[in-house]
Amino acid sequence: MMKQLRVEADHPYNVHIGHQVFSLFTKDYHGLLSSADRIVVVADAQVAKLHLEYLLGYLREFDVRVLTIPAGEQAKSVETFMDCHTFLLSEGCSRKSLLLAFGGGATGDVAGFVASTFMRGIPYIQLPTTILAHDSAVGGKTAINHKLGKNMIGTFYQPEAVLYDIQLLRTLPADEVRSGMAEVVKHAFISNESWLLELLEIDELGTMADGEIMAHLEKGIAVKAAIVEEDEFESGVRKYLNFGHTLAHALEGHFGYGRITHGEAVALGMAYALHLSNHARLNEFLVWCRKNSYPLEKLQEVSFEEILPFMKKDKKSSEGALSFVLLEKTGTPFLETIEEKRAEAAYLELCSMLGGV
Ligand SMILES: NC(=O)c1ccc[n+]([C@@H]2O[C@H](COP(=O)([O-])OP(=O)(O)OC[C@H]3O[C@@H](n4cnc5c(N)ncnc54)[C@H](O)[C@@H]3O)[C@@H](O)[C@H]2O)c1
Ligand SMILES: O=C(O)C(=O)C[C@@H](O)[C@H](O)[C@H](O)COP(=O)(O)O
Ligand SMILES: [Zn+2]
Repeated sequence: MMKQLRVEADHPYNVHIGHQVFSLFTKDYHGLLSSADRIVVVADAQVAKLHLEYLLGYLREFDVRVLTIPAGEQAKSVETFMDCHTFLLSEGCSRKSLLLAFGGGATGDVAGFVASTFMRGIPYIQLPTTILAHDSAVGGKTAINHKLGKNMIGTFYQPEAVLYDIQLLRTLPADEVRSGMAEVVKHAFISNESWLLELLEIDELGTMADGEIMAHLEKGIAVKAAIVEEDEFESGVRKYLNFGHTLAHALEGHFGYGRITHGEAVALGMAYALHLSNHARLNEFLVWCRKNSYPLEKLQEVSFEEILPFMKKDKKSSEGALSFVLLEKTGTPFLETIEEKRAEAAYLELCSMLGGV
């Protein structure tokens, strides 16, 4: 089964999700691939080990070059960014070349950034391999990290297409399933209470069947696509996709990129934002996080002073103000600047609340 969703961005494209989506290389995308002078797959090293042969099986007709990059978050570095450019240059790539980003959000973010900057921009296709990447592969945000802040160097650059083969998700370890489902829950919190309640009933994320995962991913992509269509370059409503991220990015910066998964950090960040929002479902959400082994205890390892400098540099804020996406209620997000004293008190309250969950 294969489904198709449309993203009507400035540069519109389709998201194909389901089984055998790579068969579209020789159908819908045959023209794009056959007109490229070079096709380069930028693959996460771990994903390459598990699934590169499978991918290349669908690309037999084409002359494809492969560059493997470090697995996961370590790839979002200046070094990997430069290694990609060096590879493209030494392989004789030009403005007529095509890049395929094969991996999770980290691979998609760095490869997308490379695509947006190589000779000032070449086309690329996202081939996401994680649950989380239902979010990262759609919407055109690309980035690498700076030690002073997450995703601080990047561009908005939409792909030609997203081919999302959900069969590849079967090899995801439990912590990556957990990480990805946090962004699904984020999409529910900012859009739809009944979907949220359905998600909060899942006691063991690891037991979800392919069909169930796919249904949630489709809903998440639809929420994301609608927001991107309205505000591609994040001057307004796109900021709502950052629900939970002011604290999440601070935690990632504090612990070191890759030491806490992005989705786990987002889960903790959503708990904080729910508390700041006085949201009725905070306790329910914390119980769900506990049942599904989100590392809530990590919050107690970090002082407010340690995360404050990162939160002050958040991309939603300026002049060091603390900026959060809060919820009036589920489905009604808004942007709020919170005074430092209130943010600190709420952080301490949340930390002490965690002992009782
Ligand atoms: N651009 C955006 O809009 C956007 C949105 C959300 C998140 N992000 C970014 O995405 C990144 C997180 O992405 P992620 O959660 O996909 O993680 P990831 O890309 O870091 O991958 C996590 C781990 O899973 C492994 N992996 C990937 N696919 C696998 C598979 N099918 N089977 C087994 N192992 C697999 C990788 O090797 C890695 O070790 C963060 O850097 C975050 O900032 C970007
Ligand atoms: O697409 C968006 O916009 C998002 O905010 C999605 C987030 O889940 C994602 O983590 C994104 O990379 C965050 O972007 P940033 O601009 O806050 O770095
Ligand atoms: Zn995110």
